[in-house]
Amino acid sequence: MRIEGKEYRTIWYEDNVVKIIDQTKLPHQFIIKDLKTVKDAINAIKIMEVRGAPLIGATAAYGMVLAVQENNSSEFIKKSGEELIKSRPTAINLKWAVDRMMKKLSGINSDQILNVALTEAKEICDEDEKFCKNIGINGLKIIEEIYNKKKDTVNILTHCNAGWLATINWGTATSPIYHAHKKGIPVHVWVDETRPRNQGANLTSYELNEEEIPNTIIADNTGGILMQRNEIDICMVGTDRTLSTGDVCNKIGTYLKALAAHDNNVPFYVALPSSTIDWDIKDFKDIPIEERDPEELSHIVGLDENNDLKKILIYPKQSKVLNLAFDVTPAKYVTGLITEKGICKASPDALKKIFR
Ligand SMILES: CSC[C@@H](O)[C@@H](O)C(=O)COP(=O)(O)O
Repeated sequence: MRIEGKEYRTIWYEDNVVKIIDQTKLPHQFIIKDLKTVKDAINAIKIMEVRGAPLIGATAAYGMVLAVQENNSSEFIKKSGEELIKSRPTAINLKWAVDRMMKKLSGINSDQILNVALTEAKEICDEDEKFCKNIGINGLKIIEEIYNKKKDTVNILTHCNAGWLATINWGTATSPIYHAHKKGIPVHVWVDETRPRNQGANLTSYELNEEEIPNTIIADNTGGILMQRNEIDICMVGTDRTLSTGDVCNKIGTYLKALAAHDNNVPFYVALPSSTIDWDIKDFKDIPIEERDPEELSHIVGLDENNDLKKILIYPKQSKVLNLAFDVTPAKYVTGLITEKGICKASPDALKKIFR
């Protein structure tokens, strides 16, 4: 997708290093960073220089490439995979990507192993791009249907960043929006700010601006009143882990949006590639929910008067802070799942039918 008119992917391999766009500096600074070791990849995932379920999966895959490049003994590769999986707990894509890489690398000779790792990591990225594009083609039908009835701008609410920055390209929840815009359907996006890290305001709005899609940032609690005023036609969000039951784990605050949507008869869709499905866990209470540094809540990063990035304290120094990063929206509040294979109900039978 475009940044200042130039096409980018979010991660690529060049001259023996992995290149990423440092998302902690966006929207104020556009910096391409080199990851040289598997430790660099683990750190980039932990501190969220890369984030979003499919992209952290892809970074884990390239992290395995860097591990192989550093030391291709099977002990080192295995240990690196285990550490990559632990770097963030909630998005299933991390484990999915490491398991896929480990399977591919097992039994490969040392003179071929780097090439095999590189080919598989690139395949994971190519596949994600293709799946996200298909999610867009499938989700476009829903937006088109609303437009054909309404014959006016379609207002879409999204939470967090399930955009191209969270994937390799296109995004999940944003892909239908980009496809609708390219087709000439007038769309406007309500962008939840998404405290505490502001992925909506910092990343989703930035992406949409680059693609010239009208959007408005709102505080996280604004969605409810907009739905009551009929100013939201549809909600579209991403997911970090979707259970085979249809329950959806996504950025903290998604659940409350789904409840408001349910109360106001606003369709609530979740977009996902199959790499985000957890076929094992059956009870959503067993999903590991990441608890992050309280500083992400108590402090905020922005530009100071000299245009330098600065972090400042915004809460009382003594206050206790809890920073849970994800919540779960039960399947009963999800109108449908938009996947690379088509749209289905958020139910075990529908998911099984479409994927197995
Ligand atoms: C297209 S990815 C969907 C999700 O990964 C996204 O909605 C999200 O919650 C990202 O969380 P983050 O903590 O920024 O990694």
